[in-house]
Amino acid sequence: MNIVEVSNISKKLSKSIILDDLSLDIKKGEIVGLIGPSGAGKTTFVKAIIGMEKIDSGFIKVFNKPIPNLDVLQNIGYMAQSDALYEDLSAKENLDFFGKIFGLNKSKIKERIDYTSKLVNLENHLSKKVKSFSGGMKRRLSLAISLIQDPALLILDEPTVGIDPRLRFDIWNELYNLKNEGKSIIVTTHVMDEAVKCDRLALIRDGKIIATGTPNNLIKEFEVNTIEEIFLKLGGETK
Ligand SMILES: Nc1ncnc2c1ncn2[C@@H]1O[C@H](COP(=O)(O)OP(=O)(O)OP(=O)(O)O)[C@@H](O)[C@H]1O
Repeated sequence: MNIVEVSNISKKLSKSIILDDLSLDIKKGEIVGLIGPSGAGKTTFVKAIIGMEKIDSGFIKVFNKPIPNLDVLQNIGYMAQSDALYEDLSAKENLDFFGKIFGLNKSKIKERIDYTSKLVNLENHLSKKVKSFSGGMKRRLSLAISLIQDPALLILDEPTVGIDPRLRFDIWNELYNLKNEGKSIIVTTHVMDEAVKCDRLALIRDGKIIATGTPNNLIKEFEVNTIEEIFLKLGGETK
């Protein structure tokens, strides 16, 4: 079953082509990684999927409904590249605020704050104001917020930037748990050892998907030893 269906989408911004005829399906329980050089169009692509970026042509469906759609948005967890947090509120108040936006009741919010804060290792920092947080702590709080309503689709734009390897490992274990529960996950990354953890990868360059496949199949197809080498072979770098 396709959770996300992207068909031939294109977008221009002041005459330059940002997205060029992209198509991609994401199935239930699948982790799909979007990788590509800086400026390739990954963020624009994920924003289009949630309806935050207007597209010029093509169509996008999420949960079989055309995007943009406010009801669909309720069931998507989105972690943007830059943190959108209320600095003067505590971590708990931030989580509580987003829980309320998604219409969760008090006991559900408490349950989800417990779960998400433990997941990102912030359970002992919940009462601190966000403005006192380090960059990595803010990233972790953003990840917790993206999970607050227990969404069926999770879209994470470079989720582990600024997060240390130990916690990154724990977060990936949790992403697998979510996948095993049937959740679908789209993750953009520059970290190649994260890319190989995805079920499937879409390699994006100059607004185009230049290859898709499992990490192993791509490595075989391009006759290389690592995903990184595919970009080198194609004349692009990964940042
Ligand atoms: N509002 C905008 N106006 C003009 N150009 C834009 C705008 N937003 C993005 N772009 C351009 O679109 C292209 C794709 O940007 P995008 O942020 O989607 O890339 P990316 O692959 O996510 O890059 P990174 O890995 O650095 O985050 C870039 O060339 C960028 O300069």
